Amino acid sequence: MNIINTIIIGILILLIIIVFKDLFYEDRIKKINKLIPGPPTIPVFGNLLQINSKDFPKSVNDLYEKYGQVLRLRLGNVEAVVLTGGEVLDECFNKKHREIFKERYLKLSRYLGKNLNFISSNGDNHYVIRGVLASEVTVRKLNNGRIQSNKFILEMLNNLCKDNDETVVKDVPFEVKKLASKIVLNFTLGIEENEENLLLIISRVSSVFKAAGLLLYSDYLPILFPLDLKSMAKGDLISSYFFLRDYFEKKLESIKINENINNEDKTTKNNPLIEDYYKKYLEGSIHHDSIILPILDIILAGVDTTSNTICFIMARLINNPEMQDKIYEEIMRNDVDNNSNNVSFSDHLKYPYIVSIMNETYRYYAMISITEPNMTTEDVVVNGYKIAKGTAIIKNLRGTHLSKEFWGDDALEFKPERFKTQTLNQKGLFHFGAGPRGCPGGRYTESMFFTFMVIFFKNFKIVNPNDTPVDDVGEVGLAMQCKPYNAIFVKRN
Ligand code: HEM
Repeated sequence: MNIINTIIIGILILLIIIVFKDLFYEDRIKKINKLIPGPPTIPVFGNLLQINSKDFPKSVNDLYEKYGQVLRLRLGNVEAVVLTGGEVLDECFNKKHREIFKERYLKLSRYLGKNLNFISSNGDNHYVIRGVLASEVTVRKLNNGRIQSNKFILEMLNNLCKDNDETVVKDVPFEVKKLASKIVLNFTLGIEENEENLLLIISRVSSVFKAAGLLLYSDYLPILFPLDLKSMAKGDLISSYFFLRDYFEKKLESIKINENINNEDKTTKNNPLIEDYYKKYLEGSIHHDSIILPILDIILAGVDTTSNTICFIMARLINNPEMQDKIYEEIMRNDVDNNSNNVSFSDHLKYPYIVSIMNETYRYYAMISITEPNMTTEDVVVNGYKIAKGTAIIKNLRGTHLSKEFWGDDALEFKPERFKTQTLNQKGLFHFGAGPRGCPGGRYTESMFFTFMVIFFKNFKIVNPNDTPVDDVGEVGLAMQCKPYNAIFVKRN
């Protein structure tokens, strides 16, 4: 009994010390950041309990609306600042302070990639990994069909519709995910999986992406780990990640990478990306785990984002057939030689309407609502507020894309014509994040998205089989998740 009493008293004393420390002691970061506007904090938890763990992006955005473009949050024992709006994001990530915001701050519970994958590594390792991907998705290579999206898109349409004039396609998002997986598996590993394995991969990728969008309390206060167990188990985050890692590791063994790749002419060959990582490993520039872990990140990051983007715009176009007609007219104007199925990414300059639809899709559906944090490596003044070195920075991309403050009163309407010039990478759009840790898959996405739009809408109209409009609101995940819907693909003559 005495021992139990002593333990209880010990715990109570410890708690009192922690609360008092939090109330009366300020470390350097807290001293500097406390002048930044933000909601009041409570001891130990800070603002953690004011965040809805199931919709972290919405909580963050509600707070931006109350406290402004530079907003301080204390999440457990982590000092964080949320940045919203093109000007502050540009200032920090693209222009003045680029270097200070370069490091990724990856939280404990998602530290699965051993600091050797794409998303969590910093420094030289990251530089090499990123360089390999960047050199395979140059505009020139994409114009020359580097990711072979045309082939896979046509194959999907032929398989689904055969010779039928009208085909009811069940669960369009699932078909598009299959397409995105095939393209990215071919690009990274040079493999084509059978239907059964594809299903496995897609469901595991979706699990990781859905679960990774939830707030994990222990990322900010490790003692709260038990609170996360339920949501992690429900979302299968850890088991799905390890499943995929093991699956691709086995593929690495069976691929038996050609040891002579050093001597091959890379300018003419579309070798799978894994060969490039393997080559870097042989040269000694990356660790052995950095052959497969970046590939896993690329597959994870590439499948869910691109497929959900396409599914959301398809849903929107089903509900707005007049937009489909405008797309078709534009394709017909360009298709004098009837060769649109050979469309190349370079053709996008001739398709201003499709490009404006793509831009508005990126803006309106804001696929990645908030980013994994970056960490400041020096003190820095942003928009008049000093942010301390060591602060976790969260980019509020959804708020940046959908706030009336930046886009005017019609911010919540889908209006492709709001873009006056028809180029990709419009000012104010941050769908691929920003700066040195911005998305390295941007051009890959644009190339696939553009070719899909031209090939699909040249050959088909997409029609709602039901009376109620298709739901294009989606669910929160690391990327917004489009809900399943059916559609009729009607062949154009
Ligand atoms: C619609 C499609 C996509 C969207 C909206 C998207 C968006 C993003 C965003 C917002 C980030 C975080 C950037 C930041 O912190 O500033 C990111 C990171 C990343 N994306 Fe994408 N992405 C897409 C497609 C792709 C594709 C196709 C690939 C691969 C081929 C890819 C690979 C990655 C990787 C590896 C990272 C981590 C980069 C790092 O930490 O340095 N993404 N993406």
